[in-house]
Amino acid sequence: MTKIRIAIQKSGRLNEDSLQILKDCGISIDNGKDQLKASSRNFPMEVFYLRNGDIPQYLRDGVVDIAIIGENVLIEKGEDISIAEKLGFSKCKVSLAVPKSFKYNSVKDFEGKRIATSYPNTVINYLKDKGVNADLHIISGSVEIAPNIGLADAICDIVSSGSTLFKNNLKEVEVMLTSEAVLAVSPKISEERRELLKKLQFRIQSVLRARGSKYVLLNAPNDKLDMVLKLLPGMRSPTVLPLAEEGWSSVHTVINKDKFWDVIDELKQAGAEGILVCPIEKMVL
Ligand SMILES: Nc1ncnc2c1ncn2[C@@H]1O[C@H](COP(=O)(O)OP(=O)(O)OP(=O)(O)O)[C@@H](O)[C@H]1O
Ligand SMILES: O=P(O)(O)OC[C@H]1O[C@H](OP(=O)(O)OP(=O)(O)O)[C@H](O)[C@@H]1O
Ligand SMILES: [Mg+2]
Repeated sequence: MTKIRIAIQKSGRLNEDSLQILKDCGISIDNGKDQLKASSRNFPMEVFYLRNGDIPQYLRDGVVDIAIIGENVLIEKGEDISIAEKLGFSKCKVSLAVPKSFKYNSVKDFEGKRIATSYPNTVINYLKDKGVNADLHIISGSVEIAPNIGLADAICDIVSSGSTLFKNNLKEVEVMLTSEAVLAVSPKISEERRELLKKLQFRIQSVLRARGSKYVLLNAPNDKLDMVLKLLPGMRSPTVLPLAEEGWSSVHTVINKDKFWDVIDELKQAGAEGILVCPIEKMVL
């Protein structure tokens, strides 16, 4: 039987969320620690546990068909590799930062400066575009320490909360790109495996849709229903069912999880009671 071969990060920030999204897609993986390869019991899939930074090359060579990887790594090393889905986790930026004491005006200030980074292509392309020449020092980790030990004048690295920059007395001055985990596809994927990819994408899309939504149930007196319904957009339109108690209805709907807190007060004022908000496991349109 043909199986689709997926690469995920062996250990690190993407590992857990990558396994979780496969699990939420109903794909069980025998996940013995320290394994390099594992099979799924209920989906034609083989999982390869690899270093994030090595994955673009494996995709390019067709050793794996698809991968869950940071978009930033594809921009750095895999411009030729396509993205099938954005996955919504591991959101971060790749930014240029300088010591807090540096009086920064514009990107021209990087002219002739020493920049420490693990993302040389990203920096070179960004600066070339702006007509700036800098001197790159390529290091593979702990980049933020470089200015403090005299290795560089500036750095380019991943920024999320900004606390690593803060701890190292640095400030972010240019955001070069924003990134999240993505499902990337090998240019060498076969037609047969592309069919399996379509099945996986269908599942991923219903999982991601569900993650962004909540199922809301509430009770409202019938004379206030119009007001309550106006506040609630549904997938098609809200479901209204009569309660056993006369003059009352139960309203069911799906709502964007971020929008819920915006309308909760208005719902209560409009007469809604007994509001329940429930997670949704899968959402198929
Ligand atoms: N602080 C962060 N917040 C959010 N996402 C991040 C953060 N740091 C890294 N990421 C994302 O997670 C990915 C993996 O980061 P991680 O530090 O685990 O691996 P790595 O050391 O870059 O890679 P490798 O697996 O090759 O050792 C990054 O490429 C980026 O997309
Ligand atoms: O803005 P923040 O929230 O502080 O996150 C940014 C830091 O996170 C990443 O490092 P990580 O913790 O993955 O360590 P690593 O250098 O060992 O990969 C990245 O390389 C930054 O150093
Ligand atoms: Mg890291």
